Amino acid sequence: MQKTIVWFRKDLRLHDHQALWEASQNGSVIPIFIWPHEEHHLLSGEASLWWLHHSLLALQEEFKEHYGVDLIIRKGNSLDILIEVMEDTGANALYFNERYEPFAIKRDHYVIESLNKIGVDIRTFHSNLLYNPFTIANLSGDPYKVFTPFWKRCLNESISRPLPRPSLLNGIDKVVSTIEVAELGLLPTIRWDEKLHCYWQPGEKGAISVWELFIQKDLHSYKTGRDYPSLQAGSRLSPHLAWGEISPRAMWYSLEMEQSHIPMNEQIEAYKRQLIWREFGYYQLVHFPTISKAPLRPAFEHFPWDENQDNLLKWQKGETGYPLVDAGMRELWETGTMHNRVRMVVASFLVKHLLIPWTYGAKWFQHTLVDFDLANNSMGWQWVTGSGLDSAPYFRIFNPITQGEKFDRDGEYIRKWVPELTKLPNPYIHRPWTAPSELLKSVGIKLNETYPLPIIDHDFARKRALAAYDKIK
Ligand SMILES: Cc1cc2nc3c(=O)[nH]c(=O)nc-3n(C[C@H](O)[C@H](O)[C@H](O)COP(=O)(O)OP(=O)(O)OC[C@H]3O[C@@H](n4cnc5c(N)ncnc54)[C@H](O)[C@@H]3O)c2cc1C
Repeated sequence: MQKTIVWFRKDLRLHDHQALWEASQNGSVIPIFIWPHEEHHLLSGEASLWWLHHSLLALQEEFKEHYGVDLIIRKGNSLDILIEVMEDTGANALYFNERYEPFAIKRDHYVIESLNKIGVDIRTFHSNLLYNPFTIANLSGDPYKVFTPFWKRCLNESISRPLPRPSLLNGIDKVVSTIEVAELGLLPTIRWDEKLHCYWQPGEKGAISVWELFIQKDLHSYKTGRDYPSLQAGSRLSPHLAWGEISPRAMWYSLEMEQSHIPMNEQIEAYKRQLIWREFGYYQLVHFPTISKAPLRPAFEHFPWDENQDNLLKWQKGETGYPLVDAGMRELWETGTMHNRVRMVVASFLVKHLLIPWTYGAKWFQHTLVDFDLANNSMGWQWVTGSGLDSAPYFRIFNPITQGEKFDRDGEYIRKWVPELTKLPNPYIHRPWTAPSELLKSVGIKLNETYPLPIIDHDFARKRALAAYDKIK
């Protein structure tokens, strides 16, 4: 009988897990998660590792509850550990779902090559994406560089039905050496993370309940509401997707079910489009693997950046004097996430108002986001900067004041995250420095004491950014 090691990585779920499903049909299964020495400094920041810790505990529990099988946890070099577990258990097969980060692809090739040499049966699957990014190309056989044709092409590809959670899983009789999740050392040493429990429930159960609630409650107003940060109209599934606690194929399938009642529903179409943006992020990471490190438009290599550390710190702490930017940065620090529109505004502010390199912003997001994802984060930052393939033109500079006036008209989001401005009436909530001094006094605000003055003037910053761009055009 075949004994298969199923290697869990960024696919911490039991439903629609193709590697697990196939292994379960072929004999007994040895599920393992390895915290890999060769990559962990590259993988995630503290918030995302907090997520991983709890997600692993949840997956262990799921294995116990449904199958009475242990999820083996180990840390070290992936290949060495896989070989060790094979020797210990007599396993003769290895199944896993593909990852797409350049370092993971390289490592996986090495693992496959090495294990093939000793006769291990290896099978890999594309279970974390809707489409296999290696097989999608334009008519000339080249990778797509623009989103809309990519999206149209994707819609012509079929997506197979998601697989159920295996009803039965045969473990093995032998006890395999494992460690506690806590021994992986994923939690921060200074325990700032306790507050994250108020906002999130990592694990597959949490993912499924967020998804089901979203479909019942918010999907049908998604397009209308998604740009307004105080409405919380997004699904908030991104950290669950980042760790693979829910499969995009299962999500797509339930969207299709919803659409079978209401065809061409534009709210559902809008949500599908965002899932395809996620695919496009991975697609770019596969075909343009330098996206996480260097501008995809080479002209940006000569951009006159200003690496002002004081301004970087003020941006990180949410002390720029622009309420919408500060609200976003403080939401991020408190909750590990930030609304998508506000991500665009704060990123644009860093890169275009302050001229600080986008890689610094991407690094801060990597450190603080629970949904950090190398593909989406790199694409998001290059999009805002204008240095990506299909990105916002550089001359489109988000105005943090009018963005606030348009998308947080009543200042509800700002008041939630910048409490020192709570009593400031509209429209001054978006530009406190223009409020009459009597008014400021009456609501207890002393500019530059209780709330900062803008660290840079918007009109000046806009002109300076355009002049900098002119130099590389
Ligand atoms: C500068 C910048 C950095 C970003 N960094 C990340 C990141 O590290 N990880 C991450 O998952 N997303 C990132 N995004 C994309 C987006 O902001 C988040 O996916 C979204 O805010 C998550 O909220 P949600 O789950 O409620 O999304 P929904 O609106 O409910 O969308 C559903 C899903 O679609 C995907 N999605 C939505 N918008 C985008 C997008 N613009 N690009 C790619 N995929 C998208 C996500 O997986 C999301 O969970 C970034 C965007 C910007 C502008």
